[in-house]
Amino acid sequence: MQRPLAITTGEPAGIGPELSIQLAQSNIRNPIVLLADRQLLIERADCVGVSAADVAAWPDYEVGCDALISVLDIPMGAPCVAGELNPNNAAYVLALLDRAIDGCVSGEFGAMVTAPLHKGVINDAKLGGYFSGHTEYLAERTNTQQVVMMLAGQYGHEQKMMRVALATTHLPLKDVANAITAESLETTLRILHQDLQQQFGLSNPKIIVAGLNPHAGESGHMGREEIDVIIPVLNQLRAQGMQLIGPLPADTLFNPPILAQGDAVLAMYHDQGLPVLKFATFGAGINITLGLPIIRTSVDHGTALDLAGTGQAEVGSLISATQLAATLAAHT
Ligand SMILES: NC(=O)c1ccc[n+]([C@@H]2O[C@H](COP(=O)([O-])OP(=O)(O)OC[C@H]3O[C@@H](n4cnc5c(N)ncnc54)[C@H](O)[C@@H]3O)[C@@H](O)[C@H]2O)c1
Ligand SMILES: N[C@H](C(=O)O)[C@H](O)COP(=O)(O)O
Repeated sequence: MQRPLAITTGEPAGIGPELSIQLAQSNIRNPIVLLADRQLLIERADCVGVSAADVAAWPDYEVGCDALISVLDIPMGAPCVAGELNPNNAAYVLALLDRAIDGCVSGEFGAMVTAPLHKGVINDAKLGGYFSGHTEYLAERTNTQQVVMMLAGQYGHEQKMMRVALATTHLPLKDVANAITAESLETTLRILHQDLQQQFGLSNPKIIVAGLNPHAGESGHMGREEIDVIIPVLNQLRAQGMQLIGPLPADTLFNPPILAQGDAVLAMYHDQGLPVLKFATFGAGINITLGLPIIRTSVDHGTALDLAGTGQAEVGSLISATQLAATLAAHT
């Protein structure tokens, strides 16, 4: 029997609940469990053209449930208006995540797929500790020292695959350079290399590595991180057999002929790599956390408060993330 995939429906004021309903109405083959306040799903059904009665009829999830669609009902902390954040629902958002993580760790769920949450409102709720994102939260909750965020999607007429992994994730730009140490970069590259092999079937992956500074430091005239940190790590890993290209200037490495030389790009920071990927693939991209002991995929977009409750948000990314989670879960 296929284990169900846990779908965390995310920030209740965002588009996650309505996209999750649309996901359930799509042509999914793997059983899914929607982790959500059921009443919220019933209220959002209409905006995506689904009858409230249909949503109300989805069975309650219980362990061993073999329904294609079921609901694990977790009540919100406060009533919710689409588009209006309420810190009183932040604990609810984390409760969805905690239940999914626990179920993945125990083997109850095959994988978890996360609809978007709002990092700001979780921090506004002051629940204790800084919340930087799913990626970091999952690492902490699974006692994983280092994980890697990778987004992937198809682009262009030929539907080529672009994968962009990040050496640093959600931190202020002023802290990026110090966060890229030889140790962290080496671990990131090892995780990326190993998961490209094991999860994506690339026996000898080629990774294109971006420089940190403009023009990859211009031989040390525009920053020394390439010379002092990045190049020595790349040389060390090349000597161990990894195929690494770079460090290349980030402004030109995304040109198609260069991109075609590798299987993935390692960008040094969030807004070096993700704007390019989202420009090329937005709405169909997938976010995957590499290096975790469980499988987690997600969408390539946020809570879109401006669209919540309108039914106008695109569901393609959530469907793609769920399909990939099902594929990865089938191979474990
Ligand atoms: N996986 C996640 O949980 C995740 C991912 C990205 C951003 N976020 C969070 O979401 C919040 C809002 O972020 P933001 O405003 O920068 O980005 P956003 O992706 O929510 O919105 C950016 C723009 O894209 C549009 N958009 C987003 N998703 C769409 C969809 N499915 N279909 C059509 N249009 C869509 C929005 O309407 C908006 O115009 C922030 O708190 C951010 O941290 C969460
Ligand atoms: N960096 C992600 C993006 O831009 O799509 C997003 O913030 C989600 O990150 P988490 O999966 O860590 O929440």
